[in-house]
Amino acid sequence: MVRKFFVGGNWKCNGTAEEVKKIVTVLNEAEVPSEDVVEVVVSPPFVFLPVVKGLLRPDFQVAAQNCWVRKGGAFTGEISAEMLVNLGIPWVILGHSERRSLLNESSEFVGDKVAYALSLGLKVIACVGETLQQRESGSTMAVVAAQTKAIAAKVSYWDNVVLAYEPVWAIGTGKVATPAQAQEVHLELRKWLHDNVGAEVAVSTRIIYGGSVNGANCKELAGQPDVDGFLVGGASLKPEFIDIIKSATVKSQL
Ligand SMILES: O=C(CO)COP(=O)(O)O
Repeated sequence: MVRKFFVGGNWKCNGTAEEVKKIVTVLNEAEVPSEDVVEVVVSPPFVFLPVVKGLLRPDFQVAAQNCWVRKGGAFTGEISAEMLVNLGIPWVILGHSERRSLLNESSEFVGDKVAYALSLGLKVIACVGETLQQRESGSTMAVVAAQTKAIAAKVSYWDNVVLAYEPVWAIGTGKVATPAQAQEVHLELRKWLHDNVGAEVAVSTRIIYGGSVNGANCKELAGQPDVDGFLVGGASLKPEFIDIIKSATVKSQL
């Protein structure tokens, strides 16, 4: 398999110091497929990054949930990409729909962030996805293509990018995309990459699904040919995250 299965856990703005340690203990004690089969990345809030990185098993990695768009400086409240590099945080999630909608991050701004983070050597989980209204009006593909285009316009090196398709209507709602719905968009995104970036990038870039993934629905989603893993929200705070990591074996058995 050219694309190693990828499971990200986005803890969002959740957790106390005690809870975070408990989650890490559960992860550390879990038996999961080897690093050759699945890449696991957990993303705690900024303030917990050092403690999680320090305690977490070495075969799992950490991601920040955001970073500033350019070099740090007089930007009160922001966290720079340089700081993540300095702390040895390898990954960052950018363009999450909660930031796009609640904090008005435009696709261009997200594209700038992705390019800047990559330029410093960070690996990026770049998120795209349509709202329910956009899906119902038939513009899903136009929306995710435009969001991807804003990233592709500024990025020439895709090895360190994972593309996360997260339909907004499926995030935190319990309304998961059906395997067919996810596969359809992932395939279209891969075609878009093929036509607009290049054949090699299209084949090698992991496109992961996010939106109400849980221990019960992960296997069927993982069985879809263009679903290369997950970005998990709520369930990544619970022991069932282990089951989601284990769904990587569905892929390796195909
Ligand atoms: O936004 C998500 C991951 O980034 C998905 O969240 P849920 O899994 O809670 O729906």
